[in-house]
Order: sequence, then structure tokens, then C-alpha cells
Amino acid sequence: MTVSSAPGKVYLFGEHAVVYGEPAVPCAVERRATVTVEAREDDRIRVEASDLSLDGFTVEYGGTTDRRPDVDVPASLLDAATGYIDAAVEQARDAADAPDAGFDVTIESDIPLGAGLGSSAAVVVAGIDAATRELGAPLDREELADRAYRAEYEVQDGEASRADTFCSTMGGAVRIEGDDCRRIDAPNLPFVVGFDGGAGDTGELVAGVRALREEYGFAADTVESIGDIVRRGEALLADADPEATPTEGLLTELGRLMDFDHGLLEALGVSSRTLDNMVWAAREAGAHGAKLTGAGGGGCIVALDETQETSTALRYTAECENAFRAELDREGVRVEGA
Ligand SMILES: Nc1ncnc2c1ncn2[C@@H]1O[C@H](COP(=O)(O)OP(=O)(O)O)[C@@H](O)[C@H]1O
Ligand SMILES: C[C@@](O)(CCOP(=O)(O)O)CC(=O)O
Ligand SMILES: [Mg+2]
Repeated sequence: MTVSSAPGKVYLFGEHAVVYGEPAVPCAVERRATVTVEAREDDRIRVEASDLSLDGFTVEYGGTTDRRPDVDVPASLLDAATGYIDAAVEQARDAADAPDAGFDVTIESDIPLGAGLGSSAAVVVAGIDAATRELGAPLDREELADRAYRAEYEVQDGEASRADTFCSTMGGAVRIEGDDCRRIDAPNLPFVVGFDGGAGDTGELVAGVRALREEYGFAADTVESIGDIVRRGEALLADADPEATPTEGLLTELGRLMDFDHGLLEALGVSSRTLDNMVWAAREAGAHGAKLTGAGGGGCIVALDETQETSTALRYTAECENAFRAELDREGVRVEGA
């Protein structure tokens, strides 16, 4: 039995624009998906994902004769739910050159689903890591990140950047621009996350931005402007001491850029009333800045505030179901209980 875990992330800035080759800076945060993998005697896959919506599910499928899952739910629902794990298992089988390997897979996660915190990437990264280790063929982090990206790319029909999977694998703050992925030094920023209890459909939201960008030159310019915000932000981070507490000046400037980024994401149609209300609640509580994180549509916002004010205000905001501080996770994927 092998257990691996990988963190979720928040976007300091750059989501959506990163899909079109602009840079982005996601930061891994200390909320993890943990995947337990046990090799089986046969070639079937059994998945237990108790945190999934629909009150969780357990499903067994695969094998050469019967590839149908043995549960009675619509195929589309099941595909959506098992897609990422399926893709992770396929990557692990391919990497270990074990096309018929079967597994019992158990997923536990404290990352809300589809809420912009990269739950899919964390599940895929931890899943591939655990499955390849279980097969005696562990991957180095570069290959793991690359295979996790390919898994997400496949499930999301080609609408995926390397950002989430690279960040979840490596931990810390990272910078993504096309295929160029690197870790960057960043101080421990005081992230506060607000969660509206909802979710957005990443594929649909990305497709919406793509359509706008093709229809309007100014939407394409908006995407480029998000890139400009990221370039400005990363210059600020590069000048900061990664070991020191971030200065008030740095937080003020990063916050302004986050506010700007949120405005542009809103213009691109990926915010929502609940996300906007949480963003405004955070700003009014004195946060340095606030924006949606991830695909949008519903889910989470991220704000910068070293005090408790933003968390408290968010908890009193009707649209906010849960608010918590998210510490930077510098570790990335790890083996549990070894
Ligand atoms: N705990 C979990 N157990 C099983 N699958 C999960 C879990 N968390 C996430 N997933 C998979 O990831 C999908 C959500 O990913 P996505 O829509 O990209 O949102 P995000 O990455 O922003 O959380 C879920 O529909 C599910 O397939
Ligand atoms: C919108 C996008 O930039 C980020 C999506 O993040 P999440 O899956 O909502 O956590 C898409 C991508 O980069 O693959
Ligand atoms: Mg995702």
C-alpha cells in the first residue's frame, strides 16, 4: 500500500490568461488531497472517493471483459467523477510499463471540489505518485508534473495549462508561462480564502473566455493585460526577501494588482455575484486586495490580509460558507506514513 498527498493552490494572479501563453503565479497552500493505492491481483480499478458530491461513491471497473462500472448512475456523471483518477491510473500504468496493473484507490481530500483550489490537480498528482511508487517505478518530480499535466489536459479536452499540476507537485510559489515552469522565491503571503460552497465548470469557463477572445479584440487585449499584471507582480516578488515577513508596501502593491486582476476576470465573464460579494466583503474588511481564484463561476476567492479582519468579515457574509487562512505549502507532493 502506498499513500501520497499533494496540495491545492490559490492563484496570486494569472488564471485563464495562462491558457493563452501569458504568465501566471499560483501558490500551493496547505490543503491536501491524499490518495491511497494498493495493487490488486487482477486488472480492475476500485475507487473510493467519499468526499465527492452525491455523498461520495465507491466504484469498481476495468478488466479486459467488463469495462463498465458496477454502479447504477448515468454514464456522464460517472465519467466526470472518475475522469481524473482514470487518467492518473493510465499515466501510472504507462510510466511503469504495466498496462494491466489493477488498483484499489482511496481518495480523501480537504480541498473543496471545483472551487478554484486545484482539487483535480492535487488528486492527479498524488494519484500518479502513489500508483507509480506502488508499482516500484517512482517518478522524479519533473516527470510527475508532466504526466499529471497530460492527465488533466486529456480530461479537460485540451483546456488545461501546466499551472495547477506543476504547482501541486513542486509546492511553493511557481511561475508558469506556456511550457516554461519554475519555482520562484516568495515570502509567506497572508492568504485568506473565502468559499461560497459552490463550484464552477472549468472546461466551460475556459471555453467562454476563448469565445470572447476570438470575438472581440478588446477581450484578447484584456487577456494580455492580465499578463502585464503578472509581470508587474512577479517583479515585486523578485525584489522581496523570501525569508522575511512581507512588508506593508509589498502587500499593498500586490493587493492592488489582485484587485485589478479580479476586475479583468470579471470583464471576461468568469466571476459571479457570490464571488464578487465575497471580494467586496474582503476589501471592505481592510484586505490589501481580493480576487477570485481558479476558473471562477463560483467557489473561492483569495484575499491578502495579515489580520483576522477579512476572515471574520467573510464569515459574516451571507454568500460565504467557509473562510480560512491558507498557509503557503513549500513541500508539494509527499509520501505519507513511509
Ligand atoms: N476528493 C476527491 N475525490 C475524487 N475526485 C476528486 C476529488 N477532488 C477532486 N476530484 C476530481 O476533480 C474534479 C474537480 O476539478 P476541477 O473542476 O478542475 O476543479 P478544481 O480543480 O478547481 O477543484 C472533480 O469533479 C473530481 O473529478
Ligand atoms: C482557468 C485555469 O487557468 C485555472 C483553473 O483552475 P481550477 O481548476 O479552477 O483550480 C485553467 C488552467 O490553467 O488550466
Ligand atoms: Mg482543476
